[in-house]
Amino acid sequence: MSVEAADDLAMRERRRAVRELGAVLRELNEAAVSTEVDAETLRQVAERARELIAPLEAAARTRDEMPSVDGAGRRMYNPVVGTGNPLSPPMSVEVAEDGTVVGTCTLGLAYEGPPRYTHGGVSAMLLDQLLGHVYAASGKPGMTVKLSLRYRRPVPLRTPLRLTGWVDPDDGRGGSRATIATADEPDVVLVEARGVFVTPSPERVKQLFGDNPAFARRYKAD
Ligand SMILES: CCCCCCCCCCCC(=O)SCCNC(=O)CCNC(=O)[C@H](O)C(C)(C)COP(=O)(O)OP(=O)(O)OC[C@H]1O[C@@H](n2cnc3c(N)ncnc32)[C@H](O)[C@@H]1OP(=O)(O)O
Repeated sequence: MSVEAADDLAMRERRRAVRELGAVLRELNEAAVSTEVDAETLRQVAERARELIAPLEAAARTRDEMPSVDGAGRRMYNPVVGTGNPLSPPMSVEVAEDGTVVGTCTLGLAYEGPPRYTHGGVSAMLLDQLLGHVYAASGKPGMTVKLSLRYRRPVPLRTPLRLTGWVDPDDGRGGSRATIATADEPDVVLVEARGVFVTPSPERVKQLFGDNPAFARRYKAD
């Protein structure tokens, strides 16, 4: 096997392990926020969980370093779509040929706001991410400069959701639109959003992200 092929294999293996850890921690997180076991069991689990921290911290990146598993649009630790991040649902995103972006996910009790329903900030986070994909699909990666939301109905937990995002041709200020609905009733809008994204100038990119070429590439408008 060539060195390149061995590297590819090792990276695939590493990404698989990142996904596996993300998935099990997500399950642990959901179990932790929904459990009603006694205090002694909670303490025992906490003690065992604490033992898991040191082996991970043995080789940790700083905020100035990109994860080694990332690259070419892949963000494994993104809090919305990153399969390696236990905070993420994770949401799957598909871009259709006409530029419409569809997100699917199911939110557990870890995302609870009002009883039985999603926290409004979590809905905003999902919509921000989806609108980012809409903007990226138009060819330019960007940062949110404005996000406005209208919460029409609460978003149910433990229910398959469908998010839809698109460029609004009638928005003179370049805004995009996105909605959240359930997969069963995709036409009943629960939350709607308008987002404006801006591709930072090369000077701004340098100021915000320093000289790290991996960061600079992320916001390069080709
Ligand atoms: C496959 C991979 C997928 C990848 C998909 C990835 C999805 C990621 C989704 C997550 C996105 C995020 O969370 S991003 C994180 C949250 N957002 C942020 O932290 C951004 C904070 N804001 C900033 O740092 C700054 O505003 C910058 C760097 C974005 C731009 O700074 P700047 O260069 O000084 O410019 P600034 O004055 O702010 O404005 C720049 C331009 O935007 C316009 N602009 C500014 N505000 C507005 C506004 N409210 N509405 C309309 N337009 C506005 C200005 O008029 C100007 O237009 P003109 O005069 O030039 O025409």
